[in-house]
Amino acid sequence: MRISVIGTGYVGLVTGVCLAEIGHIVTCIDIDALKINLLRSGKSPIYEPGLEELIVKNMAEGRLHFTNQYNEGLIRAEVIYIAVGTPSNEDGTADLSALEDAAIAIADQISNDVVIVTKSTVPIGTGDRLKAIIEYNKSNDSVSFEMVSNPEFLREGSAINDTFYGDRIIIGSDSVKAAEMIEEINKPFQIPIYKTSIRSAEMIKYASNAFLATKISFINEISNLCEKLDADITEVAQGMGMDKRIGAHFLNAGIGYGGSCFPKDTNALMQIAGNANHDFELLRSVIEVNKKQQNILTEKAKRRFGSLEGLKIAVLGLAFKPNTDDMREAASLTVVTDLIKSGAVVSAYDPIAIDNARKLLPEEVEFLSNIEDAIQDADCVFILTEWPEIVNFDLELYVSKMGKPVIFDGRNCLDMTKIQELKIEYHSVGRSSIYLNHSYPVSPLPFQGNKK
Ligand SMILES: NC(=O)c1ccc[n+]([C@@H]2O[C@H](COP(=O)([O-])OP(=O)(O)OC[C@H]3O[C@@H](n4cnc5c(N)ncnc54)[C@H](O)[C@@H]3O)[C@@H](O)[C@H]2O)c1
Ligand SMILES: O=c1ccn([C@@H]2O[C@H](COP(=O)(O)OP(=O)(O)O[C@H]3O[C@H](CO)[C@@H](O)[C@H](O)[C@H]3O)[C@@H](O)[C@H]2O)c(=O)[nH]1
Repeated sequence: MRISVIGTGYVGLVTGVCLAEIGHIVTCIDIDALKINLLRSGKSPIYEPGLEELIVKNMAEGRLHFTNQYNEGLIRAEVIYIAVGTPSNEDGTADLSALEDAAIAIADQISNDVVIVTKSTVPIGTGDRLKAIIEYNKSNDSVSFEMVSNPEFLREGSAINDTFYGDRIIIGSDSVKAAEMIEEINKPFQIPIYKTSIRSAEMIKYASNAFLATKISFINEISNLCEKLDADITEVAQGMGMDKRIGAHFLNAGIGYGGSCFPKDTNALMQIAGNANHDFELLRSVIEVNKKQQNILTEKAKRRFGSLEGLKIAVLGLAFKPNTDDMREAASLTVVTDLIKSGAVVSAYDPIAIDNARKLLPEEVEFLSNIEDAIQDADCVFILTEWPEIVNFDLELYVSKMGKPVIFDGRNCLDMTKIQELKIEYHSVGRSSIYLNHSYPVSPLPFQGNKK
């Protein structure tokens, strides 16, 4: 099948490359000429494991092309995927301007019948809106088109794997023929396909992200309670997750969710609900809990040291999660900015995201190119991203580089037994702190009175 993909960000590029890998002829279009030039030279503009190798391979085999010209990119396309960004407006609603630009460009260029697929995450009803825009602006009256919603569920850092081994593919369309065509395209992935209406497909995407965000905020609240009641969140999450109705995934407590999707999509769904005169109270709490959760490490450090003024703090991990260079809504943006405001002297390290982080973090931050240099003579360490390199870092080096290390682990990713052996002071999330020369703080149970 001849396929065009509009937008070569995380979703568009991965979609285009994977569709080429299963045999389709794909042209990726982006208005960013620099990105297109980079891609034409076989380089990926984003860090995503395995992606660059597949770009090079599929270009060499003649199935993958890149252009910044719509007229060139849409020629003879049988299917057009739209995968441009839908970032947040200031009020939290989704900014659909890139999507509408793409729709107008499609309307201007299509010269044969085509199926138009929305991959971007869009408010419910957007498919209908795009259809009207394209119909109205179509330059060739004899051409007909059908709309499909095919939301994307990949995670950054494992995007290729998720595309090949995802749990489901949602195909929303009011046209049986168009839905069957998209089903046919996706067949080689051998992933269960579920067909719905366009509006249901659009809602499935928001509902899935909101549900996952809810799971994270819920476990984070339980972890805050665990700290007060001397229970261990790792054991609690494990025990909960053994119930198949709950499921073991997305129960990792920490400093909250970040990234380009959960914060943006939960806010957008709040607005979508509001516009439908529905007050989504549960989701509002999920968002609030997440905001509070990003501060817990800094608060712990303030309680521990009294003041952070002049304290040398090494921050390890800046990306919103491991295996990505994406800094969008990363917890590090809040945490590091707060540390600097509180007078701390911050050194920072991330294996991949430093270039992106430098543009977003306060200029006072010193960026180092390895963990050893970042922690040298630091008073304490903040772990914000559980990169394998940070998880597997030799704990004895904290002792030799810092003397009396104090570690605040926002991802519960270090080995507690080894930490205890090395007598490192360690504060994590939802678990008792390990204090050198201190006993564990145990909160007393509230007085129950003389109830029978
Ligand atoms: N990043 C993810 O993990 C992820 C996962 C699932 C769904 N989504 C959704 O997919 C969509 C895309 O997300 P992303 O992270 O890939 O975005 P991104 O910002 O990484 O990439 C968007 C790309 O679109 C290009 N673009 C903008 N306007 C254009 C136009 N008019 N014509 C052609 N190209 C244009 C930009 O130059 C950019 O390269 C969003 O709606 C997002 O919510 C993202
Ligand atoms: O148990 C968990 C799981 C995740 N997170 C955090 O949640 C955020 C998002 O993580 P993840 O979902 O792995 O990454 P994304 O790449 O943002 O992927 C989410 O957002 C995408 C964009 O919509 C969807 O396609 C994916 O299905 C959805 O998982 C990160 O900050 C994680 O640290 C936790 O704190 N605890």
